[in-house]
Amino acid sequence: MSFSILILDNVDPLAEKVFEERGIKVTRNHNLSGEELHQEIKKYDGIVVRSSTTVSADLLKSAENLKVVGRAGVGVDNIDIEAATAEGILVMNTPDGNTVSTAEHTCGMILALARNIPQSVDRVKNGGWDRKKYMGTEVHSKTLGIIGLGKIGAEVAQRMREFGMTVKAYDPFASVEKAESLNIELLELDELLGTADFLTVHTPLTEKTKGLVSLENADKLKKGMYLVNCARGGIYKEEDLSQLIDNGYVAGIALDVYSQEPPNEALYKQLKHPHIISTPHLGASTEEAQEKVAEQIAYQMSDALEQKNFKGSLNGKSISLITNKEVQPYLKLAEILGSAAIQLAPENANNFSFEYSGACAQYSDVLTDSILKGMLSHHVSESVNLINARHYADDRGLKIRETKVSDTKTFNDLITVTFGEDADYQTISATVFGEDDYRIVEIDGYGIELRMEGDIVMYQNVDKPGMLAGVSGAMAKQGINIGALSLGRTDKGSNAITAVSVDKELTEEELKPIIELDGVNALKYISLNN
Ligand SMILES: NC(=O)c1ccc[n+]([C@@H]2O[C@H](COP(=O)([O-])OP(=O)(O)OC[C@H]3O[C@@H](n4cnc5c(N)ncnc54)[C@H](O)[C@@H]3O)[C@@H](O)[C@H]2O)c1
Ligand SMILES: O=C(O)[C@H](O)COP(=O)(O)O
Repeated sequence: MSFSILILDNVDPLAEKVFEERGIKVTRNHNLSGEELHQEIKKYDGIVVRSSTTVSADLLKSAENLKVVGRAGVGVDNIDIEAATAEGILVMNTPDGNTVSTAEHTCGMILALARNIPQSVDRVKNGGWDRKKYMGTEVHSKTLGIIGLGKIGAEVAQRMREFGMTVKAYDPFASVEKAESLNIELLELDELLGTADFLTVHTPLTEKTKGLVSLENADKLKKGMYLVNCARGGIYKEEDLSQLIDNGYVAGIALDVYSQEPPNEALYKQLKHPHIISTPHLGASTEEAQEKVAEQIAYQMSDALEQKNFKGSLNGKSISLITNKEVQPYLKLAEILGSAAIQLAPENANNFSFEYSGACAQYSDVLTDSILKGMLSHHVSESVNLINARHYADDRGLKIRETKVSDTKTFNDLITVTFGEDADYQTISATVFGEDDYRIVEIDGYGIELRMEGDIVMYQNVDKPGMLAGVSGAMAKQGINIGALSLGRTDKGSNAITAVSVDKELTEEELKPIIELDGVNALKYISLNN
C-alpha cells in the first residue's frame, strides 16, 4: 500500500528524506488558506505540523483518508485530539526531540532577564551607553522555582544549579524519588511562589495551570522576583503582566510563548514594557532540535502507517500492542467474539462484562478495545478502530465491566462476554487454538465447539429425537449446505443449544422455515464474514 503525506509547517527537510526512503510520497505546502486546506487534506494519509497549523475538529472531519497527524515537537494544544480520536485518527508527537534546546533557551532567558541583556544590547545598537540603568542581579545563591518537573524542567534545574542556584519545584505528579535524584526539594505551590527569586514554568496549559500567577495571587510572590515562561502562553495571566511589574510584585518577566501567536495588539502593548523581554516562540528553534523532531516524526509516522510500531502515539495507547506477535491472535479472537456477542445480544443491550482468563488476561486493555471494535462495527456507520472504539462505546452509553481471572480451567485462554440477564442468550465464551483457529466454546453454560467464521445459525431446542433432522431437512430443501455443527446440552432430554455453520449467507426468507419448526426456539443468525 502506498501512502502520502502533507507537511504543513516549517518542518526540517530531513522529514522528506525519511518519508521518501520509506517509499512514502511527500508534499510540502505552508501557504494553504483555510478553505484550500479543507479540500487538500482529503488526499492524504498523514499530515505533519508544528504549532502554526490548527488541526480542528472541522478540519479532521474533512480529512476522509487521514490516518495520522504528526506533531514535529511536543505541544499538541493546536490539535483537537478528542476529535481525532473520534475519527479514528492517530495523533503522535516527539516528546523529547526539543527538550535540550528549550531548556537552554529557558536558561538563556533567566540570565538575559537577570542582566538586562536584551534591553542593553538594544540601547547600544541605538548609540546609547547607560551602564547604571542596566545594573543587574546575580543568579548565584538565588532560588530557582520550577513549576512542572518534567523533561524540560529537570534539564533547566541541572543547568541552573551549575550557576550556583538552589532549585525547588512544585509538581503534584512528580515522584519524590525523581525530585530526590535531581536533588530538588518539592514544595507546595504557594510555598514555592513565596520562596523563588526566579520562577520558571514547564507544564502544559491546562485548567489548573492557566493564570497560575496573576494580580489575584501576586501577594503570595516573593517581592521583586522574576518570572520566566517558555512553556505555553497564558500560564501567567497575560492581561496582568505589566501591572505585576508596575505594582512592584515582579522585577522582570521573560516570555517565549503567548496565548495567541503572533500576539494581538493588546498583548504587543504589554510586551513593550521595559522590564518584559520576549522571543517569538524560539524554544525549539535550533537546527539540532528541528532535525531531531523532523526525523523522529517521519520515522514514527512511517512505522504507524505500516502498522509496525506506534511509538509517540497520544491517543492510541493500546494500539502500540498491535505489532506484538503474541497479542495478534488474541486481538482477532476478541474482535470476532465482540461481533458474535453483539449479534446474539438483545437489541439495545448496554451492559456488558468481559472476562479474560489465561495468558490473554495481561492484554485485557487492548482486548477490550478489540471486542468493542467487533461489537460496534455492527452499529456505527463511521469506521471503528482500536483508537476510537471506546469513544463510540461511551458515546452510545455502553457500560463495560472488565475482569481478569487467573484460573484458566479447561482452556489456556478464554474470553467471555456477558450481555444481559433476561435475554434468550446471555453469555458467549471463545478461545483460540494455535495462531488462528478461533472457536466458540461455550454459550450460556452449554459446551459448544464451533469455528468462528462465516455464517452461523444458532438456536435453542428441546433435546428430543428428530430435531436436527428437521433443521437439516429444512436447510437441504433450500440448498443450504451445512459445513459443521455443534450441539451442547446439560442433561439428556433437557434443553440444548445448537450452532450450525452454513456455507452461504442466509436471508430472512431462508431462515423462516427453520424458525417455524416445532421445538426450535430463539433462533439467531450470526454472520462472521469479515
Ligand atoms: N517554547 C518552546 O518552544 C517549547 C518547546 C518544547 C516544549 N514546550 C512546552 O513546555 C512544556 C513542558 O514540556 P516537557 O517536554 O517538559 O513536558 P513534560 O510532560 O515532560 O513535563 C510537564 C510536567 O508538568 C507537570 N504538570 C502538569 N500539570 C501540572 C500542574 N498543574 N502543576 C505543576 N506541574 C504540572 C507534569 O507532572 C510534568 O512533570 C509543555 O507545555 C510544552 O508544550 C515549549
Ligand atoms: O511544543 C513544542 O514542541 C514547542 O512549543 C515548539 O513549537 P514549534 O515546533 O512550533 O517551534
